[in-house]
Amino acid sequence: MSVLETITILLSCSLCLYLLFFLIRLLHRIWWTPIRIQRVMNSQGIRGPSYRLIHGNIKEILNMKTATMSKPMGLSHNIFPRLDPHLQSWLNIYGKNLLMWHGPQAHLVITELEYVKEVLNDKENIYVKGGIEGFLKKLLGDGLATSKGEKWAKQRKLANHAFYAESLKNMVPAMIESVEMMLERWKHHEGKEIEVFEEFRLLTSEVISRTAFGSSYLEGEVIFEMLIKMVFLFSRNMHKIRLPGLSLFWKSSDDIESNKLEREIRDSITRIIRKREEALKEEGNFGTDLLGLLVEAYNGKDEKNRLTLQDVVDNCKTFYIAGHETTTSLLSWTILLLAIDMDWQDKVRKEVLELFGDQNPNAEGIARMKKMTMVINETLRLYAPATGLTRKVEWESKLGRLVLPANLTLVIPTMSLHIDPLIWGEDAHLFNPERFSGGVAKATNNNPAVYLPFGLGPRSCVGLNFAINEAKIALSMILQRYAFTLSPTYIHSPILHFTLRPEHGIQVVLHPL
Ligand code: HEM
Repeated sequence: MSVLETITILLSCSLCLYLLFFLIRLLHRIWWTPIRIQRVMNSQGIRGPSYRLIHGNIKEILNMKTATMSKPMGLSHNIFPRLDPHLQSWLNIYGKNLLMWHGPQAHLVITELEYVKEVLNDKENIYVKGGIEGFLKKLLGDGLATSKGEKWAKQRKLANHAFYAESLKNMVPAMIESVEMMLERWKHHEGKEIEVFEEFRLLTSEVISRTAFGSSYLEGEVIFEMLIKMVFLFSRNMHKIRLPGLSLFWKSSDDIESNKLEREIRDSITRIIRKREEALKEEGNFGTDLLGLLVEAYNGKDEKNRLTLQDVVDNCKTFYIAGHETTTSLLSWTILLLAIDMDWQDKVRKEVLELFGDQNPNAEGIARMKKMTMVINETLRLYAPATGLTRKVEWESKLGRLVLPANLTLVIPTMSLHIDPLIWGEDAHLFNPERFSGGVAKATNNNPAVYLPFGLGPRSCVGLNFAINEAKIALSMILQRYAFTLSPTYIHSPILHFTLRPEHGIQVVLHPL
């Protein structure tokens, strides 16, 4: 046998061995592990739709969603059965906690309140964020919303500092100016119809640009547009199953586009960071807004608290996205609910006029608003922008009476808890801000696990007060100038597109006061 033949045989054997190893790993992942987890959970009384090879329950989920989403919906606020028909149906069949499959990945859905509380309040890093991949990873990177452990703690400290009470007070003028810019545009729609979702998207982008990044929407426009494209790609691919390792050999057109977008977003944000570094020479500091604090931490001498350039980029992406998607959703649904319920629109307007007259809102008045707070709380209950929360079980652990295997994904369906009649009463699906008249604690019977618009525990929303202030300012300034009614062209079709949004926008008619 020649040397060449020997080498060929050795190479062929290595290739066969490699393929065999790959096949065994694949089978372990898509067949053995799911079957084992299903048995372990079934033996503890947790049931759900059976695992099917490769796709898990994705086909059933998509079929049910397509069926509900393809039918028109009346003006009902009971949107959970339309958005998550599979959860609505399976929670009824299998009980408060159930096992379902996103491809070969096991998802344990929990609505038992003690479990919800334990998972979200976890301080020992058992139920963690992180481990995200694919389009979501390209969208958010490993920033504050997705990182874990020490890296998360370091970033959270910094964000808390950027959004603490005193900083928020200082942001009020920038928020007011941004709303004034929006209302200038609204003058052209007086007595006519206006679509508010797109208006609020521009407003919230302007506000986060000014307050966190010291720039205007126009300066960050390219980044916003690229991030919006990325959100679209993420939503389109959310339910697609990928065989492990496949991406090494084959890329879809969405993969290629998202890789390109990811590179371009990184380059654009890096330019903003470099510009801010230049500011050090001229102004002697990096600035005290979020970008300033991030750039300072990147340039810092303290090894322990230093951020890498990638960390700064990932956090800028996170805040650009988190800072405007969710608040746009909140503002849009509030306008819809007030356009339908003129009584509540009048009540909130009366409060605004009593507090501010025809003057711009101020921090003290914002803190004293009662009716406005009730309306916002009720909107967030019926139309929570983040419709669910997820965590990953880091290692085998005990949750109440359950033993959970490592790597299990936990899903907390916020929307299901928010419209449960056993928690909120028989009128759970109706808009009734009065239920919050005694505050959130009273409405929830002192159980924080039943109302989760901003999450709960250490990973709860760092932008809560920022978002509420922004919403109160924008709504107050609108109510001072206009009454608004729902346009007959409005089509009620809430969809989940990263956050909960109106599929065809929200059209109202503006009546100047
Ligand atoms: C109405 C508006 C908003 C809603 C409903 C909302 C909702 C949420 C929820 C539910 C979480 C927790 C996620 C989890 O536990 O997995 C969260 C986290 C977060 N939110 Fe918000 N959010 C809003 C506005 C904002 C704004 C304006 C910002 C930024 C300025 C922001 C930045 C973040 C960040 C960075 C996190 C991750 C925190 C961490 O993991 O430590 N959010 N938000």
